[in-house]
Amino acid sequence: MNFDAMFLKISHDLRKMGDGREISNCFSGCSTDTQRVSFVMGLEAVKACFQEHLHLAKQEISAPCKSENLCASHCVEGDNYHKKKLIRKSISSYNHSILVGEGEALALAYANRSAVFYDMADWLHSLRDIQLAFDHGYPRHLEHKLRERQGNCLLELGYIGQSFTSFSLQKVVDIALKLKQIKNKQKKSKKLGVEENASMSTVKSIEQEIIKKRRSAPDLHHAKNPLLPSASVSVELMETADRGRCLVATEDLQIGATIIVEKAHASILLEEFKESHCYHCLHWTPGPVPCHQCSQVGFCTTLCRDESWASYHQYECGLLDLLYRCTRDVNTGQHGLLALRTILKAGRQKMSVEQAKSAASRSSAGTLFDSADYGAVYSLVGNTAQRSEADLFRRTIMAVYLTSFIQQGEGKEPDVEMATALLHLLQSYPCNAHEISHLAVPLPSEPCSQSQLLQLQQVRPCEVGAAIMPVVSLMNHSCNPNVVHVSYGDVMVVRVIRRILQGEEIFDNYGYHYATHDKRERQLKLGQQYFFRCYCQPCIKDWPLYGDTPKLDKKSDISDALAKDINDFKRLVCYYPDGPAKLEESVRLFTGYLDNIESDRSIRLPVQEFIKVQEVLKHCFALSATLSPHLLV
Ligand SMILES: C[S@@+](CC[C@H](N)C(=O)[O-])C[C@H]1O[C@@H](n2cnc3c(N)ncnc32)[C@H](O)[C@@H]1O
Repeated sequence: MNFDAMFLKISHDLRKMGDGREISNCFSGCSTDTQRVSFVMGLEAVKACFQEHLHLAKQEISAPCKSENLCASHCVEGDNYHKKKLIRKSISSYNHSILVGEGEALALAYANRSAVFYDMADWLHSLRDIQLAFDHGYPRHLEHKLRERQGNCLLELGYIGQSFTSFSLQKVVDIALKLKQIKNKQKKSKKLGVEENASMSTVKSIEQEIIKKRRSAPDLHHAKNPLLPSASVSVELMETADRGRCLVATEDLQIGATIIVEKAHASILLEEFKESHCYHCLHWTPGPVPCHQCSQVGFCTTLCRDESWASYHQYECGLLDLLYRCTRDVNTGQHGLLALRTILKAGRQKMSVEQAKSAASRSSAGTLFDSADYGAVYSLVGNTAQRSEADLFRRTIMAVYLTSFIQQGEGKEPDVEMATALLHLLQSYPCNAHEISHLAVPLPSEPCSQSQLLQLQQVRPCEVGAAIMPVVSLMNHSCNPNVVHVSYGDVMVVRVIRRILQGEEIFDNYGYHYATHDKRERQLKLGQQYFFRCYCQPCIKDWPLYGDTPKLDKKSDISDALAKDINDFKRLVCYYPDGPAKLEESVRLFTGYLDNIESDRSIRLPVQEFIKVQEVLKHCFALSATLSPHLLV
């Protein structure tokens, strides 16, 4: 049963008992979240419904998570696909095998998956899987085959000395005879900057290399703001009378400047990406490693697995399929999971609701506002006063439900404090949480071609998860924003897309842009979800939608050159995987256009060309960020 069905049942039972009106009166008399939670926890209809549901859930949870048999059968499936050279299918079967695997079967599955990565010339993943196979007790009598593959991977990566320790004596002699080949490899190792004395003998050291190869978030364009460590010194936190807190520029900001780089305080991965993306950092991974206990999640590295376990996964391990199932198709579902994740992580900061409240009350201008602090998250607005009683009742039921769910194994009554903290976040997250999207791109062809060309038509944004980034959430909305954000895994980067003068406010866009949504729809949606009326320039001056926006007719020199540059950009977007360098050229080109249009006093905005270039620039930023090579073929 999902949450919606349960909520309907509770409402129905309350009506049947005839005390609906009385309950409604009592609930609306509650003035704090603690009172709301305590009241709902005392309702018999709620207890009965949860008990029935949790009883069923318990039975499912006791089902075994790991299975050597299942692991072996998926592995055979993988072997068959591999023999037929169906690379993606074979990796997918091995991934299934590894997620449910244990014992020797797991070691064999790692070893077999390493062979596919080897064929794909993905030396690092192959090497990591070989090491994991050894660590999980790969049979000694088969070891020589794996050692040879390990040596070849090390050789390919330029670790020549170390590769010798994996080869048999005969193979070393063979290699020594191929001096020419080795010299080439040495040149390659210099080119790659690989230090011959660096060690690649542990899973962790190999994984550090895997992480290094990813696109990493750019640096802030200036030094960090000591009071707002995820933002640069050119940004400060201020209070306004009508819009609450906001971010303001302390100096003129150029288009393209990176002003915020924020690691998620907490994040969740959407269910459909469980097998392709890291459950912890949200990066795509070709070969996930499993949780030690459950078979429900995969991680890009054992580093992410261990961090996740220490931070929150130990509390929800084994419950995840059920949690996903219960919150599926519910509009608060994602926020429910994200709120739960935040609370589980906050448990480590050992912060009570009272302490969080007092930390939150200090999170204003002139004090430290650190993304890693639970107090920063707790301070985000929830618009409680504007919410209807029905809305609050539903969120309270969800908070109590999630608390009961997570505490069910402990045989205790649900904890009021935890449910209260959840209720607080369930109100603030719809106004503050961010979607994490990466551009989905085609998988590299099989085997992987290093210089594959990517065309613009082949990419599209793909929502892989949700996250809470307290500093990014300090930005208010404008229908004509001056920044855009893109994600590097679970790190959000905010870049300027319109010139911002010193003292001006930095405005994000909450999904309703003047060029794509008409004013009536924007105001309606912003009012419903964020509880404010927008008074930005496009709203006050009734700017038209893109199609009705004037063109730069009298400046045909600009518009002709621009049309040509945009066409060229569309044809040749980026090289995979060395796109970012090429993209920087495009960023400079299109930033120049925006600058010219903005500084030309004879041009009155809005004009179509400006909107178009901004879109292309946003695309450049997204293409330089994390890509998810999946889904599209
Ligand atoms: C993501 S938060 C922005 C930061 C918030 N002002 C604060 O004090 O923490 C979103 C909330 O800020 C307020 N807000 C955002 N943009 C606004 C705007 N243009 N005008 C008025 N209020 C706005 C609304 O209350 C909205 O629910």
